[in-house]
Amino acid sequence: MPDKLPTQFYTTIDEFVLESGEIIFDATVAFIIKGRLDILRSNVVVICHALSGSADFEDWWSLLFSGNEKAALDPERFCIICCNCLGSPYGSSSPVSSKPGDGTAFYGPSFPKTTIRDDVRIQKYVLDQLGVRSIHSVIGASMGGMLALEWSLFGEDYVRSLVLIATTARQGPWAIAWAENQRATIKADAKYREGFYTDDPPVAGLGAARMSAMLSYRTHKSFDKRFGRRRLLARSVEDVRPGDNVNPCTSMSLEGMSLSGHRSNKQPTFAVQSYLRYQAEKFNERFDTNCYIHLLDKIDSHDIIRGRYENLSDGDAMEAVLRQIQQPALVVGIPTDGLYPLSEQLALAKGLPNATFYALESEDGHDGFLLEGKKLNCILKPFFN
Ligand SMILES: CC(=O)SCCNC(=O)CCNC(=O)[C@H](O)C(C)(C)COP(=O)(O)OP(=O)(O)OC[C@H]1O[C@@H](n2cnc3c(N)ncnc32)[C@H](O)[C@@H]1OP(=O)(O)O
Ligand SMILES: N[C@@H](CCO)C(=O)O
Repeated sequence: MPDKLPTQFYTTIDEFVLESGEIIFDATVAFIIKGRLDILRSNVVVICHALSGSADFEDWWSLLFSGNEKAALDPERFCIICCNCLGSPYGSSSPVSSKPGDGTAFYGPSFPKTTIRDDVRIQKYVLDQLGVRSIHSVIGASMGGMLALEWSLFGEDYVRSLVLIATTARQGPWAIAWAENQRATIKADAKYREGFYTDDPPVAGLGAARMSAMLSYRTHKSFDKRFGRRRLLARSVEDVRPGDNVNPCTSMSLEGMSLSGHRSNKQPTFAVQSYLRYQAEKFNERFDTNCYIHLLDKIDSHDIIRGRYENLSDGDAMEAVLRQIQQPALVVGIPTDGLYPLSEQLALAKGLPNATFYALESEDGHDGFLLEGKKLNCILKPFFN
């Protein structure tokens, strides 16, 4: 967490009609702005966050906006806006919001399903309220890239360029399967109670779901390098608490040692086990289970051709939709990404008429877009210059 949280603003709409036809009453969008609108109200850069991110883009993408001449996005030049997606626990309407007209109860699992397109429509409303006339660029990675793609369909007069990172034109079967594995993991926890868990949430289920998500975000090689078969010496994972220094560099290798000589009667834990358990714990501290399931369902619904060019075959419809996106586009893929593999970004770059493709080298897989801020900044900088 940053030392000082930036000011988060809120816009509320009395009745927001979703793509499904359901209505969210008092629909709220939390957003953060850095920089100022220029006189033409057209220097806006819209940042779209990923699955578990918040509107606080400087928290998770700090290197792109550090306010110096080396950062790709200079807040002296751009007015940078990031809105929190519907269903996320970071301020916009979601399962953890109270139901209007019912001051005490939370929506919980009754919060209506929302789509990427719902987010884009409600976020445009926020920009309209701010008087934004056009957008210099919209940027997103992973789920954020899904939003950026949908944003671009407002047309080149409104969205003048786009950056798509580690994302896809439609959620494919592999990514849906990972999401399903996580939903099933959560639902296997008896505390889930169909989402009506109130003050006793399914921490074991959500934690285990985050563990498997982490496997989809990282790689064999990165775990090999970071953890190997190292074990943590005098503590088991039950003793590891957030804030403890359990970095693998400070852990000790037990390989070759007689376990019977171990001072503790607890089984030594593989560093990688401890890491995953810590990630599970960290996630439980910042996320809500109903919100998580909501967001998984939302990314599964993502399909740029849904309801468009229905008279054409899937392939032709995809070609036609992408051809519509005439703006200059920068498409970035991570060669080690096992969740949204490079082939999906290459297909985007091929289908978008005015796209440039870059590979972001990372050993970490999908999470490379968050972990390789410096390299990503170098790729983005020329695009914004
Ligand atoms: C207010 C908010 O929180 S806003 C939302 C913030 N989150 C987002 O924006 C979502 C996107 N972010 C993410 O997915 C992640 O934070 C990432 C990908 C950016 C980085 O993940 P991290 O977990 O920080 O990085 P990494 O994989 O290197 O793990 C480092 C952590 O694991 C701990 N760790 C490392 N090895 C071990 C081990 N063997 N055992 C236990 N813990 C370990 C480190 O001490 C460190 O702990 P810390 O997070 O308390 O400092
Ligand atoms: N680490 C990212 C991965 C999803 O793109 C997140 O938690 O949002």
